[in-house]
Amino acid sequence: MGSNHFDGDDEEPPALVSAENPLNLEELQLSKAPITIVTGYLGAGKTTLLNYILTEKHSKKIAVILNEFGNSSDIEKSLTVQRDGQQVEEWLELPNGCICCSVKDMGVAAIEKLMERRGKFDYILLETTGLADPGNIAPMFWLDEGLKSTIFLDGIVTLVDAANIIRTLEDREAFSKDEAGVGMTTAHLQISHADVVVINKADLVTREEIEVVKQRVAGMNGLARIIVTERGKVDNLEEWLLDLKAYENVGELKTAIKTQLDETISTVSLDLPELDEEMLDSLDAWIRSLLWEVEVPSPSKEPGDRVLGDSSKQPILDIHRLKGRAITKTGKALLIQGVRETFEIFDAPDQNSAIKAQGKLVLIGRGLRDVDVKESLEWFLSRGRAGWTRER
Ligand SMILES: Nc1nc2c(ncn2[C@@H]2O[C@H](COP(=O)(O)OP(=O)(O)OP(=O)(O)O)[C@@H](O)[C@H]2O)c(=O)[nH]1
Ligand SMILES: [Zn+2]
Repeated sequence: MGSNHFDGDDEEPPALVSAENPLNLEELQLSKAPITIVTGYLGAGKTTLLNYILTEKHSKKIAVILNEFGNSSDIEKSLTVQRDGQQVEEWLELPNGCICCSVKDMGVAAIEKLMERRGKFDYILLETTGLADPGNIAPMFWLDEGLKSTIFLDGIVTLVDAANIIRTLEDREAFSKDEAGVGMTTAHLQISHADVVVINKADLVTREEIEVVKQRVAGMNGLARIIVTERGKVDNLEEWLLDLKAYENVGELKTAIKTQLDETISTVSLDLPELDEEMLDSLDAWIRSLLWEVEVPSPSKEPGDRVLGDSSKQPILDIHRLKGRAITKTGKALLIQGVRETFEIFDAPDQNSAIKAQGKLVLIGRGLRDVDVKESLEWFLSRGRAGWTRER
């Protein structure tokens, strides 16, 4: 196969929306291309999966961005810093209309540049390096959602190597330690942020072993949907890899937790009562307390006290992912989305179906098993606005 080379310079002017002829918001949203971030530990099968997609027959025009030439672990940096047009891009056009690209130091700007050739692409898949922490990458796309951006984050897919993942999760040597000495592996981070987990290399293990891996993954991330593959062969691409809308909707919020097998990462699902204005403010304040101040408010630990300050014994709470749905007493449905410290509460796009569902808040992260978030939230909501009087 031959490859076409383009230099990084503009060959066509960017398709900007002129001020005289603005698109309306809806049109603009429709014209944005969804980007799926594909993560997974070293050698899990990311490239294999993407190659499979590129060569399969399907009617989608997909742009695949591989990192094969990238230095491991520098994608986080390159996504923000390399905006100087210095990137060397390599392209490969495939017979099925897909395009494959491997770029050293690929940045958001470079991906948007790629989208200047849009019309060609229905979807973009981005392979991160095996050591990348998706928690750093996701918010860049998510927050870059402004009018100018031509791409939006559709979801995070994490591949795990069925034969090696348990060992990887238990390799204490590989745990990176924070100040409090609490650690975890990159694999933990990749699983906790996933919207879909692909358990790959099924051919290398027994059915029983796959079950063990499934349980382990579900115990950590109760929201992620799980699929088992060989050589990344995912039959229904749209269901599993494209059109995930993971940051737009919150799904059914059904958590598939049976037992918590992993000590590090776990999922907690909380029911929310119907909320009035005050309670909604309280919910917002409660989430801020957890995400920004790493505090779990309780009657004995007023907001503002360092609840988890005694780091000798206390676990370090670290919420990686948060999803929820809140129903107001006035009959409105709101959705809650969070990645690390970033979160938003917004009107559910589909009010009719959202309004029928139970209000819920699902938290995925570290240290959750050691604190009673349920009690804390119930108490905090019951206090009303008066419960949050301290200066923030
Ligand atoms: N037996 C088996 N081997 C697989 C499967 N999927 C991928 N492999 C092999 O595993 C190795 C690593 O696959 P890659 O697709 O390069 O993995 P990757 O996640 O892109 O690796 P990095 O980019 O280095 O992190 C290759 O030799 C693949 O051929 C599978 O389902 N079964
Ligand atoms: Zn790869």
